[in-house]
Amino acid sequence: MRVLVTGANGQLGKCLQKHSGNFPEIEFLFETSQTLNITSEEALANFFNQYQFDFCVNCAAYTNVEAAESKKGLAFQVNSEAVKSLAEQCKTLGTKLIHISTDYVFDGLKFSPYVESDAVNPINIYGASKLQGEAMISEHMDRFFIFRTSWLYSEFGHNFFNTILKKAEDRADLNITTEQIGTPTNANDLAIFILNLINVKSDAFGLYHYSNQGEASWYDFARLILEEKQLEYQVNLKATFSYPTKAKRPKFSVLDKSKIENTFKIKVPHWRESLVGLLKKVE
Ligand SMILES: NC(=O)C1=CN([C@@H]2O[C@H](COP(=O)(O)OP(=O)(O)OC[C@H]3O[C@@H](n4cnc5c(N)ncnc54)[C@H](OP(=O)(O)O)[C@@H]3O)[C@@H](O)[C@H]2O)C=CC1
Ligand SMILES: Cc1cn([C@H]2C[C@H](O)[C@@H](COP(=O)(O)OP(=O)(O)O[C@H]3O[C@@H](C)C(=O)[C@@H](O)[C@H]3O)O2)c(=O)[nH]c1=O
Repeated sequence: MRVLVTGANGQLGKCLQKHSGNFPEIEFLFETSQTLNITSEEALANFFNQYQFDFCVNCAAYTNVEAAESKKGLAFQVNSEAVKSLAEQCKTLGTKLIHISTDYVFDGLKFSPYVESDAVNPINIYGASKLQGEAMISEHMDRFFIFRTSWLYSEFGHNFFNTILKKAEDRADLNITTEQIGTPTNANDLAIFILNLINVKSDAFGLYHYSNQGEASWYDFARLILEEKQLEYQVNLKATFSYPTKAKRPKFSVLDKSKIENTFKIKVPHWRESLVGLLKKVE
């Protein structure tokens, strides 16, 4: 079985690379923005025609939520138009597409976890571009998986977890918002789930929610990182209701995992357990 991973130098891509060694029978091609720019239709066509992929995992995305507000064209180009080209290539060549979407497709006005059939209504450009990307897939092909996830973090790349650790190392004051409730998700957990799905050649296609279990504010998330690293006394951590940003973010974006747990007979780990596990490993 041959699998293409796009955006392989991002944090999810790196987690897939890290765990792919446990699946020696699968041949992976890990392509970065340098080796396969998904906004180039020509590059995609050449690539897909050269190799016969069973699965394509699209980890390539424009993920800067703040910058997207003033880079709408670029956000839509990568998160929507390029996804359409990818979907077309997958459809033409019989490749199953695994795509990652976000909790930011919701407006956050609900008070209970979002299920897959809930109405979408993004409140920032990034969320709107990702939602359009979902539509580009579901309108153009059938053999796809879309996994909406939230608040991804890992030891790799730019994410809230690494930002907090860096600020703690620099002994910077931390003012962290309590205004948003969601679920931090260890990208390693999502990567392992995706690899297992590929390994069993699943064809339970569709849209699913995958984030870790439980709920937290960004403040709760930062606090547990500092407590576990025993840094809470050397850093001045303050809860702040509102933290000024350019982009609006949903106030509530916890995802309901019943569909994915029931379909794939898995138990999704709780965010606290997963965070503590990662902090132990990266010590
Ligand atoms: N991070 C999060 O909190 C969440 C992420 N998601 C989704 O999960 C997926 C993975 O996210 P994550 O790993 O965190 O994101 P990252 O920003 O860490 O990685 C994205 C990768 O995409 C690459 N990329 C950007 N543009 C292109 C392009 N035109 N062609 C090829 N590659 C490109 C980037 O390369 P380069 O750096 O060179 O530009 C980068 O390596 C994305 O779809 C994202 O929307 C969903 C919910 C939460
Ligand atoms: C750095 C920092 C952020 N914040 C706030 C700003 C914001 O409201 C919230 C999260 O900040 P960030 O900018 O790190 O996270 P953000 O870019 O909003 O993260 C999102 O990324 C995209 C890709 C997704 O798909 C989402 O699921 C989500 O993970 O925390 C503070 O309150 N204090 C701080 O020191």
